[in-house]
Amino acid sequence: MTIKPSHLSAAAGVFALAVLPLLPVPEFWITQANYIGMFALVALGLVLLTGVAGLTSFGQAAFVGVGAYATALLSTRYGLSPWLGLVAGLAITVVIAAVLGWITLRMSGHYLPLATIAWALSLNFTIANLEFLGKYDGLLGVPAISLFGVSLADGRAMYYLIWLCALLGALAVRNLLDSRPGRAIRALGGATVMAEAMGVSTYRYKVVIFLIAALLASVSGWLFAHVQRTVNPSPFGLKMGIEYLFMAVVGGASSVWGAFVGAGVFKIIEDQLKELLPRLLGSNGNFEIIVLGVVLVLMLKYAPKGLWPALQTALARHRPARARMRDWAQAPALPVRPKPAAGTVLLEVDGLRKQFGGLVAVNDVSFTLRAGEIMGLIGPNGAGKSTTFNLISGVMSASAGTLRFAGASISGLPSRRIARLGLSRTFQHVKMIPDMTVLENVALGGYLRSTSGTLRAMLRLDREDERRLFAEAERQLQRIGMQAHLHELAGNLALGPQRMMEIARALCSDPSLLLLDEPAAGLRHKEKQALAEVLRQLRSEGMSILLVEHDMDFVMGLTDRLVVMEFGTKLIEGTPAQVQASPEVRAAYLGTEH
Ligand SMILES: Nc1ncnc2c1ncn2[C@@H]1O[C@H](COP(=O)(O)OP(=O)(O)OP(=O)(O)O)[C@@H](O)[C@H]1O
Repeated sequence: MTIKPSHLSAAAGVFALAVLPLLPVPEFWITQANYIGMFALVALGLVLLTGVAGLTSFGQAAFVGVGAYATALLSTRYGLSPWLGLVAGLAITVVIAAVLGWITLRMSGHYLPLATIAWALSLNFTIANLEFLGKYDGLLGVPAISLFGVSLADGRAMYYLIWLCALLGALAVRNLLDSRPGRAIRALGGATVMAEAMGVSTYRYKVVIFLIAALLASVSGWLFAHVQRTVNPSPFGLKMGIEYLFMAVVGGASSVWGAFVGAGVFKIIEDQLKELLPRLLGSNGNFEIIVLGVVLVLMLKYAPKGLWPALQTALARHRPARARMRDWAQAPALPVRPKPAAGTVLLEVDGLRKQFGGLVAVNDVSFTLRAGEIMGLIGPNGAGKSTTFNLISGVMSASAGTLRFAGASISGLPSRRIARLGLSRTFQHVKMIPDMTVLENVALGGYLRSTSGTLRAMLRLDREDERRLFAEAERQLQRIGMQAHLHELAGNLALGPQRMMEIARALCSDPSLLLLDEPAAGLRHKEKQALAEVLRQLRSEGMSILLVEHDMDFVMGLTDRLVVMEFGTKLIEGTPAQVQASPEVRAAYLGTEH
């Protein structure tokens, strides 16, 4: 194994953390470090939920409370080991989070944050009113954790346990984000339609990360109960829920280490302000909240991605960007799907209709596509081409009509189910994850060809599967002449290469039918020629292609057959020569009577 600079800096960081309590550091700072570790665990969950997936939760403190109360109750009332308290807390958290997630995660926009506020308040209120949980007084006399007979009553001893949990949590989240499920999770932030079209159940991943975030918070609560040695409802209320979110946002909600920076900055600033402000202002009150609010607003204005990414950008000026280590050269190829024999019917569109209120965007359209052909769908702007694509790929559901693909009915199926059958697509407006590399974006296309799940990814047991996926992604990028861009961030590419990347991503799913929505738009002349060559090559290998395109030279020189649409209806179907000779088509394009 080669030792990378990142390994060295990680080892130095762990060493510094390990020796800190051995130095004559005042107890106060050890306590601070303990709180920072516990807060960071909760903020880590918010990195996944809010930073990466865009799901804002104000309710994480409630899960901290569940973990804390579970262990406090079992250890004080029933004299059980705190370790059993941990297991019980995690189990209860899973149940509560699964129910809450099931109810709230289908909500979108501002409804989700509002729902998290609602359940944060009600969980806290419930805890504060249950007799057996000590109501507002809580539970006193929580014992210390002991490990192999050694009591962790001392703050310095707890320090090690807290930071072990925090670092393991960070490692697991970091591993997860760099994996097959991680790429699906990273799509939740704004590319769900694309991810679903690649076979991902986005709802499932929302539930998964909601559970992970709740479990991290629950572990933090377990530690908290045994550090404080008492629990009461106030540290698990909405105010704390907002503060956890503050930490994640200030630190950098989309980066794992941002959770630590945010927790550290928050704890230190809050403590200093609590002491300083009453002295300056000459009266008591929670003035620090006002300052923290102002800091948050300034951060959102001047460093919206948080402190950690800003720090990284500053550091990046002094060291070259790191590319992923190319360790997949020897990886065995992924299995390929058997392709239908040339000439067999692959796609049957029959009486397809889509109505948006009073507008009929697609009106009784029927056509058949055979394996091994390139078919073009053309027509003036607004003719209904993209809508037809969305209906075929399951991104929208049809108002009427039937769709059959590879011998099976796909009418009414969601796009991820249709993807499973071997249909893959690109989008008129490129859909990608801009802060992932080109290679990673393309690897998302191979989602259905690999099986590594969340747990395997967190434990880093998925490397062989990942190597196979990356080898395939690289092969597809080479196929379309993009090997020079493997490690570039997708968001930094020009429009033309972004479109090519989408094609490579679609190819990475090993489809039998490729749906390309305006693949040549934004490409330069040479790029268009190269694309046409790639598509011809694909056809010669047995691929079937349906494409929407406005560039008539491109379409006429490439396709075997064309369907022309106008005002939602099919005007004519035929070979490029037949279509070019049609007076109706000329009229449709030139806007004259026919
Ligand atoms: N989600 C929607 N809600 C309402 N109307 C829509 C929706 N999507 C498309 N339309 C309308 O349906 C009609 C067909 O649109 P569509 O995008 O399918 O056409 P197109 O042939 O792909 O056009 P272009 O070549 O400009 O992309 C248009 O009038 C459009 O405004």
